[in-house]
Amino acid sequence: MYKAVVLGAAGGIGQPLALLLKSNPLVKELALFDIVNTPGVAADLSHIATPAKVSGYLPPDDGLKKALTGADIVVIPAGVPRKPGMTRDDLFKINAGIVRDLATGIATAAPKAAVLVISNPVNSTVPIVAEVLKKHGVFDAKKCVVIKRPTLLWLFFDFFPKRLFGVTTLDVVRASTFVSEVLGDLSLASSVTIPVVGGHSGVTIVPLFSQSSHPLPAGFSPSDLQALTTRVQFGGDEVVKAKDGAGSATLSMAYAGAEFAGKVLRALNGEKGIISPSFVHLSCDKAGGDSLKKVIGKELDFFSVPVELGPEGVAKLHSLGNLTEFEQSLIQAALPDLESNIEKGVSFIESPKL
Ligand SMILES: NC(=O)c1ccc[n+]([C@@H]2O[C@H](COP(=O)([O-])OP(=O)(O)OC[C@H]3O[C@@H](n4cnc5c(N)ncnc54)[C@H](O)[C@@H]3O)[C@@H](O)[C@H]2O)c1
Ligand SMILES: O=C(O)C[C@H](O)C(=O)O
Repeated sequence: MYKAVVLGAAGGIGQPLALLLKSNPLVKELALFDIVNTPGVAADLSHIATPAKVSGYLPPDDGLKKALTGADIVVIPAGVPRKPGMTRDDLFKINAGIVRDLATGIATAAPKAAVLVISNPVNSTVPIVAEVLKKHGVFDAKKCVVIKRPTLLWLFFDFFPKRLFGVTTLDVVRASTFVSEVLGDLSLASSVTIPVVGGHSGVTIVPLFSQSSHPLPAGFSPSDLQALTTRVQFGGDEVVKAKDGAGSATLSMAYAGAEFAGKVLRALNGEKGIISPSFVHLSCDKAGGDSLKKVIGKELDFFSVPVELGPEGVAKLHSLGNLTEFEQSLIQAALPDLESNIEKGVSFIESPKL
């Protein structure tokens, strides 16, 4: 039984996510932190007849530290959402600083916790958390040695962040739902699985429909495939447009966040064989990161890949499998944005001027 913490718990995602975590039998303690309203949200949830003990914290009196102390898993949906016409990258100006400060709290009060980042832009906020954890010397590190030149022995230390995850589960959930719609049977949605790799914004979202557990119908044309891919890549825009200024996906994100958090908790609890895509650091582990870097053909430090979860967080990075020519072209199209999003997050911590 574990302690779960939600940072940004009074928001559109935070509240339903906290509700779902309160219903998870593996959660024995649920701590809610936000800059507003958490005492009320906690009081409300605390009347639900499930075992988790709920408490709410605000910034005064070391609220962040109190919420985080003893955490096994921390989920971060804090920050501003998009309005129509904005990209996720437009959120960087506000959310980068919020995520940096919360990561600093985690580094000092809960350095062993699994950290699940929902706040956008995920492609940049995850590198921000990694850099903050590194600065505090608590980025779970697995050192490896790479001889870069035969004559000069360069020692290159890489890090293995076993516990840091960018939450891309909403893309996976959308892919499953949209495929079940194409198959004309929504009751299939929860059993359809499709790896979605790359990152979490526009063209960096790469669904691998060729690996769908349920094949697309015969006669599904290349233009149908392009349209389905675009729908997953821009599913977030669909919701932002429909909400018309009132924010972005909250309920589907809470569902997806609780799904992923539930898997991480089950793996922490010893369950084996749980695999889910997530935006993670590619380590220099030969079986994982290095071979992935070869497949994508670029030295990116972060990428969403199918991750096998374990008692320490990331147990193993899985390969992207056999890619079609179309999927390879999608990955190539994702790389420039991914590279600049990652670099933007890293340099925000190296030099925090915008
Ligand atoms: N990863 C994904 O797939 C995904 C999906 C949907 C939304 N998002 C992102 O999640 C974030 C939150 O979205 P939302 O709709 O819940 O927004 P929201 O505005 O409804 O809620 C955000 C909450 O964060 C809180 N907050 C702000 N600064 C904080 C701080 N310093 N510490 C703690 N809490 C703080 C706010 O008070 C608010 O309660 C956005 O950045 C959004 O883009 C990501
Ligand atoms: O689209 C957004 O801004 C929110 C989220 O990233 C989503 O995919 O729904």
